[in-house]
Amino acid sequence: MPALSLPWGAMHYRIDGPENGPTVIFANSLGTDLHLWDDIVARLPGIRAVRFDKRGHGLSDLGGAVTVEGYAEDAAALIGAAGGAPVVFVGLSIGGMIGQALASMRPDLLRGLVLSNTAPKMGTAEAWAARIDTIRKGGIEAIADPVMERWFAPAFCNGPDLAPWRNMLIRSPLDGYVAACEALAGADLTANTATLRLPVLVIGGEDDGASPPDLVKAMAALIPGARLHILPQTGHIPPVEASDEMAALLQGFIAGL
Ligand SMILES: O=C(O)CCC(=O)CC(=O)O
Repeated sequence: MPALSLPWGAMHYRIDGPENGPTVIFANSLGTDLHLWDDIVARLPGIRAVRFDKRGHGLSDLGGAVTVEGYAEDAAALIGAAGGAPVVFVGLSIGGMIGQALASMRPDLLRGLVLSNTAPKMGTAEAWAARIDTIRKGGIEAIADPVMERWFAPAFCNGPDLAPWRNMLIRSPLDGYVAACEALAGADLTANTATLRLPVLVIGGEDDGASPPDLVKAMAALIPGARLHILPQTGHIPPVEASDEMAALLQGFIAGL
């Protein structure tokens, strides 16, 4: 369990796959840790997969307040430490916002970008403040059921495989979750994302209640040449719910770079 020592504390990461494979960095969504990508990494044995727990999530320290750009600086430091630049960056939701910020701040580090179930701006400051208020009073459990309905299409949400992911959410460190909500409330990457000029694959989910298809399509339209794929009967978290389909999309994108 390696950790990168950064000014705010320790950032947990792991590397899987062959040393000579293409380096692919994976960035998680809100309230998840690097196990989000287990089924994807298992399906792509040829890549060198670098995963990390962003500040305040999983086994990483929090440190204090953070912005999406701050998370992106952490990802840049990890790319420096892990080597392999320029890398392919795959980010889901807030992880995709980290990817958008990183691609505009440090285009030299990336050769391809996958933006999954994300947008340049997600939610409103008022909605994030209300969510923070709810969980400060009742814990993350208080929001878990509606979050699951945004994360997963009905068949998965009502099935036997939901429990581990619900547990991952409700066991997230509360202060880390709140810090990420505050980062989301303050982030609008629209102008930066419109300047991106690299190969981009955009993935959405037909049943995504957190970043609905129209939001994802609008982001794709900002980026010249971006490829767009909306997965049917899939919610906000395709690496869990549609891992075969998402792995195939990633495989094709990486092979074409
Ligand atoms: O998943 C994210 O990173 C942020 C978007 C969101 O609000 C997801 C959720 O429904 O909790």
